Amino acid sequence: MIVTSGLEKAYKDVKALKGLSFQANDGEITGLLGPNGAGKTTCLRSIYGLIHPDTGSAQVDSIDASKAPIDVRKRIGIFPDKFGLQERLSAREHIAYFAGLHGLHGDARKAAVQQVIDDLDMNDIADRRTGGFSQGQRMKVALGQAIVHQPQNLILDEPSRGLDVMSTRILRELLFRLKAQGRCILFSSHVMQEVAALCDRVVIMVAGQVVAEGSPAELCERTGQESFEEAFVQLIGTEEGIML
Ligand SMILES: Nc1ncnc2c1ncn2[C@@H]1O[C@H](COP(=O)(O)OP(=O)(O)OP(=O)(O)O)[C@@H](O)[C@H]1O
Repeated sequence: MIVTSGLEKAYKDVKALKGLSFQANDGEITGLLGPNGAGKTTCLRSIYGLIHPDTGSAQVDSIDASKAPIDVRKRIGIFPDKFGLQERLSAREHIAYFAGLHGLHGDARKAAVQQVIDDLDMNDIADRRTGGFSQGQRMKVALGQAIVHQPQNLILDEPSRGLDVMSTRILRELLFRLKAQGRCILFSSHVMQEVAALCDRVVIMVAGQVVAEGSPAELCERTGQESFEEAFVQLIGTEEGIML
């Protein structure tokens, strides 16, 4: 579970976060949604302990990300926005490398890697060099690296940016599976369809603050709009920076 309370962060005179408070629950997919510059990336970096907020806190499974970033990182998987793969290494070797970074060695490492390969249905490609992999296959390797330490929480910053339709579908299925395992999934997005299709709860932020939260259906009801896209535009007061 991820909880932010009163997060504030300024970069010189730009106030990126102005008292951001929200919660992402286990067993749910939570979407962090907002126009360009709303502070989504700053928020996700604070949760991962890469940025220290000026005030407030980000807690992951009740551990403060500023005070114990290493403990927090054990409990989080990060899905990268670029899949930088070494084409001479196999998918299994990539995932094993990340398992090693998380302190897994020997038989425990082998077992952890095999578990992820099974979970992501990757046995057919696991021992192939990644050079020449399709985008969907590359994405599975990246996701395998992110979850090999079996984190309770998964963070994705605009996960479908640059993905083709098939890769987006594969990613969506994988996220549903992780959710069914009771994990907490938090992702940021500009893409309305993705959010409406994936999220149990949406946290809408504008200029560093939460302006609305709830399920897509609740937000439609609250604004009297039939489509989530219209509800969102009404809530943030602009269409700027939104992708349909
Ligand atoms: N390292 C930095 N130095 C200075 N200003 C920054 C820095 N990082 C972010 N900002 C500013 O903080 C504000 C929030 O940025 P952030 O990247 O968190 O927003 P975002 O919601 O992720 O935006 P986008 O959707 O456009 O990626 C913006 O005004 C941005 O210009």
